[in-house]
Amino acid sequence: MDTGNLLASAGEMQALDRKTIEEIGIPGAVLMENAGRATVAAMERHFGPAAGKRVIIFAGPGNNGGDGLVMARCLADRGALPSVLLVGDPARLPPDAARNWAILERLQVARRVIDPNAAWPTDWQEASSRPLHSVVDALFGIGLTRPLSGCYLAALHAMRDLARASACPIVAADMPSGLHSDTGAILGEAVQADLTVTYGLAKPGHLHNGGPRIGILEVADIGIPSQAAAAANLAGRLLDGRVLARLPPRARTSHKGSHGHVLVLAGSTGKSGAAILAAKGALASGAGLVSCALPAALLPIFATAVAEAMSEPLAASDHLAHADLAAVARLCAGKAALLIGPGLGRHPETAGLVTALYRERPEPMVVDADALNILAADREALAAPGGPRILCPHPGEMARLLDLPVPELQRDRLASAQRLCSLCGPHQPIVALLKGAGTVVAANKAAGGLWAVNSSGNPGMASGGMGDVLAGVIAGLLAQHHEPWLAACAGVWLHGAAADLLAKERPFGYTAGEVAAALPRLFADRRKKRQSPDSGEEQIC
Ligand SMILES: NC(=O)C1=CN([C@@H]2O[C@H](COP(=O)(O)OP(=O)(O)OC[C@H]3O[C@@H](n4cnc5c(N)ncnc54)[C@H](O)[C@@H]3O)[C@@H](O)[C@H]2O)[C@H](O)CC1
Ligand SMILES: [K+]
Repeated sequence: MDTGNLLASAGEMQALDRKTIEEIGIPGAVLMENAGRATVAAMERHFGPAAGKRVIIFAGPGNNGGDGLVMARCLADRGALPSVLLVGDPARLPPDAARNWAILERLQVARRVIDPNAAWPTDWQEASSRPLHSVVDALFGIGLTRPLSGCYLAALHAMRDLARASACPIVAADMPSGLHSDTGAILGEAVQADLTVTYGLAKPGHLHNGGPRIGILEVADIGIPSQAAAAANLAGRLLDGRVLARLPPRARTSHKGSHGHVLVLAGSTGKSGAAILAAKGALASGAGLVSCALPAALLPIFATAVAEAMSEPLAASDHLAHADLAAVARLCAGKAALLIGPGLGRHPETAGLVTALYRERPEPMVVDADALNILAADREALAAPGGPRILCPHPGEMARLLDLPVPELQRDRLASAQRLCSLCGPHQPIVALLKGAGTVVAANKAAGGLWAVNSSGNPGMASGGMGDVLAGVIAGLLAQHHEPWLAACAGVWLHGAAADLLAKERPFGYTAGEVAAALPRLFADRRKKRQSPDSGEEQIC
């Protein structure tokens, strides 16, 4: 199955399994066989041949355990020395797993049953002089419903201690046990995997909160037909480099007027940097023109810092105010996208301008930072957008918008982003981000109804100004007439991927301005001279 970049929740995956097995007729045993074999192949690809080496497989009571049993057989067949610890009752295994247990018995593959209701055995480890290749976590997959406890928790600790003592990798089948496949929440404790091989489709839990504990993620095709996945109308997307292909190439004859004009409404005393970084982000993502409307006092600083952008002075000297509304309305003429919020500050006069523009302007608009805080205090305005809106809160801003504590909204980041979309009403296309490790993007029905989790980015991004650049990048893509959904998804991935380029040299300490400067490099490897099918013009990226 070519899953593209689809994401599936546990429920969607289980429905897909059922459809494949019960309607299409591909036996579950075939899927399990493919899952086990694909995992063994990935293990050897990453950690070298297993022949002559031990592999300890911790198998659980369900089909995830079944995957581990298939792996044991495959490993034995390849000259490795597998040993299975089944934490569960063989007599209560589901049919496909039970069949593989019986096969291991017939083949006399080393195995041991551990009663999950008893204490973890002290003699669980066999003495051996043979090197250990890896440890396999096949305890639980998408069927995990509660924190590990008792023997299962002891198995997790045994796995961890064994891998640590032998300096060998842990390979997780489908999900690291203890990680919730939908929310990415760690239920009590979770396995720290070095490689996770997931089956059919990636799950949101692999990516939320930066995908804790998954190590390298590989999505294995186990034979679920592509048309079954397509027919499932899955709404989840994994954001990776494939999103670049969705940004159409530029014609050689294009000019600055071809790529849209962004109006940035930003800045206040002491916060000129936010306006500068937002403008740089918009330019970096390819906007043809960028203008920034900001308090008159900030003009000289801004104009010096961003020579490529035009700056429009507004009346008040140190903050934007409702009195600027008519001037801003005039500036909106001819703009393809607006960005409001970076560094605006919380002056009471600014709120009137923000809510008026949010409610009245028909242009696509990115709403960020202080503009979000202002709208959080005016629910009526929030529910009445005048045009397509992309809201970019971090967890603190989301807490104010949803009126929820941060830990609570973080528990299910996707649900939080979808909730914010619903607060903006159904009439306009709305896309809501929830920034952070594994930024979530959710769209309401008018914007396509999909959701996505980002796979790019790194902890070095935890520094000032990154959000200002991201808002500018998204506004720059909006100005190039991309739909809000694509502008948000591409902007989020590009922003994180640009930071990943910098993190290769410096894991942290790089600046938001450097991220903006690095971002265009991501388009470089796309620079292919090719004839456009119609006009004969050469397209260059
Ligand atoms: N994606 C596919 O097409 C295929 C996936 N496969 C593998 O099957 C598992 C899902 O199997 P399932 O039996 O539904 O669940 P698990 O094996 O993850 O869990 C077993 C069982 O355990 C119970 N349980 C849940 N949480 C706990 C807990 N904390 N303590 C004790 N017991 C718990 C619950 O009843 C679960 O049902 C999937 O991840 C893949 O690895 C198939 O191999 C092939 C097709
Ligand atoms: K697992």
